[in-house]
Amino acid sequence: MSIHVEARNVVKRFGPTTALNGAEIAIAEGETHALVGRNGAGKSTLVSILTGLQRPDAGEVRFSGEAAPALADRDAWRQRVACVYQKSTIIPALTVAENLFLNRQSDKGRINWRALRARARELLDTYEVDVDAQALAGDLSVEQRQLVEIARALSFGARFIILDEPTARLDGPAIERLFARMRSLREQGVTMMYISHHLDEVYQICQTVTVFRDARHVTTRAVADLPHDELVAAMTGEATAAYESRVRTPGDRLVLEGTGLTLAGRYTDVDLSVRSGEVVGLAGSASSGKVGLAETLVGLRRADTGTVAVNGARVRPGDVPAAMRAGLGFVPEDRHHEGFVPLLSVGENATFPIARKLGRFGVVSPSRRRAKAEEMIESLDIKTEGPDQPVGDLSGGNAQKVVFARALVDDPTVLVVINPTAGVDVKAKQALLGAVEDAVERGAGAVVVSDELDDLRICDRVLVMFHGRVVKDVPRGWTDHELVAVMEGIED
Ligand SMILES: Nc1ncnc2c1ncn2[C@@H]1O[C@H](COP(=O)(O)OP(=O)(O)OP(=O)(O)O)[C@@H](O)[C@H]1O
Repeated sequence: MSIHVEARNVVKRFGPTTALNGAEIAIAEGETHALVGRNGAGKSTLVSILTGLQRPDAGEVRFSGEAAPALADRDAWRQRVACVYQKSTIIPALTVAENLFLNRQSDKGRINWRALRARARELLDTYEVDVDAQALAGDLSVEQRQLVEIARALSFGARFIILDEPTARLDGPAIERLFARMRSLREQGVTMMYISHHLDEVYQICQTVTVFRDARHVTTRAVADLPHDELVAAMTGEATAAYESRVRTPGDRLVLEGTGLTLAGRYTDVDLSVRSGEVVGLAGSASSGKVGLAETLVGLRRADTGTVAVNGARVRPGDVPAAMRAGLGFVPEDRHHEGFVPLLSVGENATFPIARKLGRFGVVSPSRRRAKAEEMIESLDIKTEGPDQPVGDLSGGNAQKVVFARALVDDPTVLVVINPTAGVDVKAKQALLGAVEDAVERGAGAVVVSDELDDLRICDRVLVMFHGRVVKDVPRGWTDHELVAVMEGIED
């Protein structure tokens, strides 16, 4: 089979960090090729080089045996490669049709809106994307947005699509639909590179896998011939046992109570309580209301009715600083919006909640902040040049760990984490779940909201939500099949 996409001997440095150090990949025509590696291994950097967004310091990229176009020739790149990122490249304030066509008006004159809409509808039909061309892109679901991005890529003529952690914000049924579409694209001869920290997905959808470790290529193998533990060992450089959740007995003290909570269109009449030393899970599909409920607990949303109390004291609704003062620590769903400030340093982001405690009269002593930040970097194994590096420069998974550090740094009474391990590698995932269990052992209560069954396994019980209501309180010991059946509303 001929090689469709190739990177040879690629070197890329950012200041003192070498993100790629002679890295290589060769992707055969028509295959779905996984790229895996620990957080900071260099995957996203390779994507930016394969899509022509960054120039390598050394090495080369070839498409179908030919040298890559000049960096400035964006059209030539668009015809060769497209990437569907976790973060959208679609402009929310424009319609779907405008997003599909506005940047490629061939004639410079007036825009013919009717023709533009008709072309958009035709394109969406061709790729079987069931989305209204006139809908505002900002109103689309994550799933619909990805489909529009794939259609846009194909319409430029690209036969190579990179999917960078596409399932990170999709629920189970949406992931199945994405996979069905990827299989059909493959049948049509489209080559794909698939980046994910969910190794089970690699086994489901990919034929070949390349592993990067510490900025280098480690191995490329047929997925069918590579046992799971060998794959993990290639990524981490050592054998890694599966995470074992700890057994504990929750205390009697209620640390968090939500009573009669209703938010129109999201959730209805929810009661929830968490005890000291207890981990309570919230599970359900994308429309279940679980994320909206968790966001209400931490003050990111305000319920229409009902109350939230921490340690028996009511918390002012819809007020994040008040929730933090009351003792809540949280990891939000969207780290890019609510999680961190990219231009501030790792140290500033990680120690933000204790700023008022670190120094007298609200002035933070830099040395104490630094010491605390270094402690968090060490305990969560954050790959960074140090506390002064801006978080915006970290790899995705390492930025998530900084968000986690912020949630933990003030010894919260209640920890609320939403999709806590999104984007983090197998080993880091264990460190983060361990950090939740440590906090709970110290007497905190925790709420874990997740689409990942692995995250929910550390819970003492899981509240399953369906269309805005809690439908079942499932104690520890469930099987995947049982929990998924309740989540999908097939069993009560
Ligand atoms: N613009 C930048 N400035 C400084 N360092 C950077 C920049 N972009 C990436 N890096 C560094 O390069 C290294 C590789 O990062 P990269 O984002 O490619 O990792 P990754 O494999 O995609 O990780 P993840 O799984 O966490 O997404 C990291 O140490 C990161 O901090």
